[in-house]
Amino acid sequence: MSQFKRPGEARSSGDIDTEIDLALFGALGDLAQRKLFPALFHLEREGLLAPDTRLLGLARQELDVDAFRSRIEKALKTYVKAEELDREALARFLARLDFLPLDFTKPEGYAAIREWRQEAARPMVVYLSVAAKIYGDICRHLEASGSLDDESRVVVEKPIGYDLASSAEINDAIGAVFPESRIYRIDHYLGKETVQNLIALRFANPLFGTQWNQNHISHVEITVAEKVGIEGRWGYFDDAGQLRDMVQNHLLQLVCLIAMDPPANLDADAIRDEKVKVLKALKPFTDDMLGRDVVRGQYIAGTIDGRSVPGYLEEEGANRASHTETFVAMKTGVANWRWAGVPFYLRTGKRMPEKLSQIVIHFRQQPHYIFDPDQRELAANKLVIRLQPEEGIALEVLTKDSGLDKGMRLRRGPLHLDFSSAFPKTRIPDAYERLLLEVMKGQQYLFVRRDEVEHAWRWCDSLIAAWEDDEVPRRYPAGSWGPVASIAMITQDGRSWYEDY
Ligand SMILES: NC(=O)C1=CN([C@@H]2O[C@H](COP(=O)(O)OP(=O)(O)OC[C@H]3O[C@@H](n4cnc5c(N)ncnc54)[C@H](OP(=O)(O)O)[C@@H]3O)[C@@H](O)[C@H]2O)C=CC1
Ligand SMILES: O=C1O[C@H](COP(=O)(O)O)[C@@H](O)[C@H](O)[C@H]1O
Repeated sequence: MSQFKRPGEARSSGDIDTEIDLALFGALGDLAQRKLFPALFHLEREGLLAPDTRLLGLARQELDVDAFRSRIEKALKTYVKAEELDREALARFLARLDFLPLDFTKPEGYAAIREWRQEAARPMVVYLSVAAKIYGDICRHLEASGSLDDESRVVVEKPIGYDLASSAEINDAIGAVFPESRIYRIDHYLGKETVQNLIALRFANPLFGTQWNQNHISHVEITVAEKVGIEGRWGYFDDAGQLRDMVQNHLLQLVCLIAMDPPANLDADAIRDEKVKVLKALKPFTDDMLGRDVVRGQYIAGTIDGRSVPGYLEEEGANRASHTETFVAMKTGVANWRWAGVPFYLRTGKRMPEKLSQIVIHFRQQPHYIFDPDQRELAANKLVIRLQPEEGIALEVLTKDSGLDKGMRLRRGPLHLDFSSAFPKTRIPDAYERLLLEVMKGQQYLFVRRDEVEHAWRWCDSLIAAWEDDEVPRRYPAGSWGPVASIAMITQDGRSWYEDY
């Protein structure tokens, strides 16, 4: 008798045609426990998992299905808010779960996945929540064991590779088994509500559509600051660093969505074609830009929220002296007609004072200024797009300061759209919920195409090649906004990082 349940047995009902079987490799890992199972649970709770959808967890540990379900229940109790952990939904969700212990790199054992499928009519989604270096092995063994069919999809996590060459190798290995139309490369920033709103904001509002170019925008600023440090991932992070971990993917995707030309429609390839044009137009780095336009940092011990935190080299798992950067700031640009002469300032770092992801579009000043000369610096609009912690969009505008004694003094204030207060009943879903749902629907527009990944690597490689391997990063205390040199980098252009947090 099969160790797995048949579809329909003790399953819940849902009302959306997103029926799949999901095989999740790395089901006991950090990402799966912290993000993927909670996201799948929320889909269950919202009635978005189809009745027959089944979830198979795969990991190395020898657990039986009940022990696996207990582990997932524990993870959900840790990572889902207590008031959202609806008991009925939890019972329905746990009943969908099966488990298979497996060494992913060995072919033995994969036949059990074919058995689990039981010739089910729905497509299988394979989610690889493991290090990219074993994506190829898993795809090959899945194919050789006859577990896949012409509808099977694969979801892969970032970072894909370490540089252009290694990423091409991994993409080749996946591509030998799955066609591009069935490969879903995750960049979870594309699943964030406000990131998608960038597309609506830019292409649904004529007001911005006409202003979105070098005639009207003086510069663009992107900050992705994290409060957390390495969170037990020192081994992975020390080989990667903040450039590969955050810039190559998340920040460059944000640059693409800000800088791309309007796509002809919302089809996945129409959007991705435009993003690729931006990546191809990014200015490559040269040696002479390094001292001036790039700052690398590494945190030392400091204080966050009144609590002492260790430096990078004292974090759990740290085992060597290291020059890996935990912070990077840079000035770059998009060399095309729309963006000629418009600097893009990017900065991202770990152990900063706040968790903050935000894009600031700085519009140019009026060509002729008629107000108080002392206020001239004020006289430009800024569009502040906040991704997290609270999603929102604010347009800074200038109005007359009120009061009899103020004359025609200007006052800067926001036209503010705070999503949680403007739409209070709407829960903003986590990025992974949206992305998993899109995979189930078979829609690729929120996923990254192979050429995007590779152009992003090409650009990062130009920077890494210019860095000396042993270049010592500048130190910054945990709880600060990074090395002072990152402030000097922007002030040398007569500008400053937006600080109205
Ligand atoms: N964690 C995060 O916040 C993020 C992670 N990612 C990406 O997601 C993927 C997963 O990351 P993460 O969850 O952190 O990694 P983890 O190391 O926490 O999880 C990977 C899991 O896969 C298992 N595994 C590894 N090799 C094998 C094997 N040969 N056979 C069977 N099981 C195996 C591990 O089991 P064992 O413990 O037994 O080795 C582990 O449980 C990576 O590609 C990462 O880059 C992307 C963005 C954020
Ligand atoms: O991909 C990654 O992203 C997280 C930050 O994600 P966020 O949604 O919390 O902004 C980062 O901490 C991690 O190092 C990186 O791998």
